[in-house]
Amino acid sequence: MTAPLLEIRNATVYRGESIVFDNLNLSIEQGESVAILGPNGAGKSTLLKLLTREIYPYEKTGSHVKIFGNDRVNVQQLREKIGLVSYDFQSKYMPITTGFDVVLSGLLGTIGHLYHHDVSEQQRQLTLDTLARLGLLPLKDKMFQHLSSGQQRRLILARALIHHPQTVIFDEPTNSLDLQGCFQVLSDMRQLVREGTSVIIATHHLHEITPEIQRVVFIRDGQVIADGQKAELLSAERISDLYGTAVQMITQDGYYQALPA
Ligand SMILES: Nc1ncnc2c1ncn2[C@@H]1O[C@H](COP(=O)(O)OP(=O)(O)OP(=O)(O)O)[C@@H](O)[C@H]1O
Repeated sequence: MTAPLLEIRNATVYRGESIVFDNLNLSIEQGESVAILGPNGAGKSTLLKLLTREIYPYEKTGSHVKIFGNDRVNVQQLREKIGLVSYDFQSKYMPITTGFDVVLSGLLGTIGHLYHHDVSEQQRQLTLDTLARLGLLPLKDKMFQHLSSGQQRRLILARALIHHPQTVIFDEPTNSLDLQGCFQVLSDMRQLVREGTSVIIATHHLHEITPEIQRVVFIRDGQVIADGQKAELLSAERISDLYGTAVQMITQDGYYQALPA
């Protein structure tokens, strides 16, 4: 039997002095695409950071966070299996980094400046191939600061894809993007799932839950409060309850949108 991508049992997780999760339980199978929803501060990013091993749970008996069935994982190998796309990550790049170096940095496990690294011909070619895969070759010599936020986001996606990961994590994937950038990233996400890569997204924006994503998890007050199929959970009643404000729902072509009720 294949081990789950993520198995969290009775985990307690602190950020600074405060508890974000207490006795958190959640499993995500390999190949499964999931959307994590919850109000500001609910712990969506913290949950993703448990999966990327940027945050560890408090150690206690009867509790674990296993990734691919293991308590302990080699973080470099993990980065090759799980890609990450987020505004936070994007904002760490220096303005003068070129598009090529952004994507190459995924291969080297670095952020930005690469002049002290020897880069092999094979690494260069892989970087070019990955840029080409997303139609980003025209950006290879452009500095990050001269690109739109949407172009930057797609370079971060290309960086994530350079290892052909089996899962890509998107933390608020279209945050700060205009409509064109937003739709392009949504299209990229759909394409990934169609090609067999699973996506895990954390969001407030229901339109980011692309039609291919069927499972939705609600988190609030340090717990998973609902976990199930999108058609069941994305109702006006349940979204109103999750966010504590009255909404009405619109659905079209497999997309959902919340409006004030
Ligand atoms: N570096 C940090 N140090 C201390 N507390 C933190 C840190 N980062 C986040 N927190 C706290 O942890 C809790 C969960 O934050 P997290 O960013 O995971 O929530 P979120 O659901 O992703 O929120 P948002 O929707 O606002 O992005 C919040 O109370 C937040 O204030």
